[in-house]
Amino acid sequence: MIYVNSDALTGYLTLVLVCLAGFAVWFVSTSGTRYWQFFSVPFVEGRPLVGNFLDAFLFRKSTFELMDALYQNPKVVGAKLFGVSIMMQPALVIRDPELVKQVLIKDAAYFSNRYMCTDRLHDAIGYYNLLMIKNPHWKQLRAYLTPTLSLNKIKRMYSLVDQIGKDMLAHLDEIPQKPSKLRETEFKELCARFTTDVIASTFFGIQAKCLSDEESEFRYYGRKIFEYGPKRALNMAAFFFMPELVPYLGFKLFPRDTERFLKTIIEQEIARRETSGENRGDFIDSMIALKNNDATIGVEEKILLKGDILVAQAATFYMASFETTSSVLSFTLYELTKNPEIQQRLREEIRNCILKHGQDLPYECLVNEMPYLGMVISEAARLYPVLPFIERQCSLPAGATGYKLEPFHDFVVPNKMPVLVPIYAIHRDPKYFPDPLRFNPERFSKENIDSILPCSYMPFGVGPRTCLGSHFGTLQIKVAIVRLLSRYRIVRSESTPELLTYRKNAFTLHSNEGLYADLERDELC
Ligand code: HEM
Repeated sequence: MIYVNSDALTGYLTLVLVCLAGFAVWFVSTSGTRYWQFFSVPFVEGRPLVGNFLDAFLFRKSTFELMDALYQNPKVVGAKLFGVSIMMQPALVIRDPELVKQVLIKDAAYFSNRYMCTDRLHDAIGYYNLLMIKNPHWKQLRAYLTPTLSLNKIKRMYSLVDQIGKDMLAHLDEIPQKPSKLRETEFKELCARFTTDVIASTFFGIQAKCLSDEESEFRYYGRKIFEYGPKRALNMAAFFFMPELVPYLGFKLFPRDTERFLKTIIEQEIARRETSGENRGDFIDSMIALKNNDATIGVEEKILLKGDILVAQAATFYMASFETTSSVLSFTLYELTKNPEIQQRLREEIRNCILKHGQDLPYECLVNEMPYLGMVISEAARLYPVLPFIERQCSLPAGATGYKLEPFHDFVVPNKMPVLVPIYAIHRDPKYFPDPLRFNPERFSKENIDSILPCSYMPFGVGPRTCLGSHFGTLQIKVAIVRLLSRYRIVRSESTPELLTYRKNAFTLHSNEGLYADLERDELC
């Protein structure tokens, strides 16, 4: 008979349980990183539990630089696609333009949802909007909202945008001159005030006066959306890094006071127009029409577009428009500061248009008669895309098990897997853009543009879920540059940064440095 001491038995059992628990923790926490070992997809191994993006999640590294480092990792260089993990969730990165075209354009029906997600039940304004919503709602909502930014509507908004361009000049004229007669300005703040005034005026019919009033409410609340203290940073990061937990964490897309502010002004403006009968044919009027026509989204459960859901559309257009547009605009002005010969050529183009049409240029002139202006903006959007990557989630019809990447690869993308397209890294890859860090608008000249591979240039995203405001954003940038350069020459100041570094606690591209320059009055006529 074998006798086993009961203390020893308890000891063994405890040891076995600890080992099992340890194994379970290891097994679960490494699921994202181990996943790729079972496939022939090259991958960059992440850390247990936190995957490849911890430094971005904790704001220790800019997401742009982190994604660029993954893209350039020797294990995946040359591959058409590679595996990473977002925390414990395996994700596929697509880096080959042909493959991007197949997945995000040809088979976009399976990749129309974004992976990031807000809380449907407790954050209606953060959820029921174009940025966040998933199919089938997204497709229906996009169809309702597309006409608000039709080329006809944009053309009608032009005079309002141009008026803000003039307000910007009035603001610059007020800056005290230095003994050298130069006026110093900082482009990031200037451009954010310009684009906020534009969106308030064109979309909401409200004069926000951000250019003339530093304390403007619109600017104050707009800044709050994109300024991340530790709590807000965690809040925003959660939407992408741990979307499943968002409903339990009570996080909202808009800071609560910004949401209150936007809700009040939008509801007030809707009520004012309904009482006065005023119709400006703008975004607010389109929202009123949706409400009055009992427009709905949803298939089985019909959701009426009214109340908070209308506010959500206006709030998201506000969020998606002013920061993105001001980012590209301010980086363009920065590059014009550093490249006086490019600026000179652009001023010549503007001068010729002014000679032909006078100081108040017609809309058609900005759109059709300034090819060099278009080239300069396209190059700035290449070098400084607003997002580090485009992201989607594979969303297959019921019963389908996976999406085949053939003929590119034998990997089958499982339903719900996130797919990332690293636009910042692709835009800076010498394979697609030789001498990529050089600001060279010639890449987009009539002679050269055909050598740019489709889907290697994606500043506004790609496929049917691409940016809805690309034409409107570009028009604003054109107006601001034309107005500014028609009165001022931009020159380097002592504070103009030579090199830029990027903010770690931002999801859009933001330099740590202020984009300072001097303005020298030199009117074009
Ligand atoms: C130069 C300025 C702008 C840039 C660089 C830009 C860039 C982008 C990018 C990269 C996306 C993601 C696209 C994708 O996932 O494929 C996006 C989405 C979006 N943008 Fe823009 N954007 C700009 C201006 C604007 C403006 C002015 C508006 C509105 C007035 C706007 C409204 C939107 C909306 C609503 C979406 C979500 C579209 C959807 O999911 O259906 N954007 N933008």
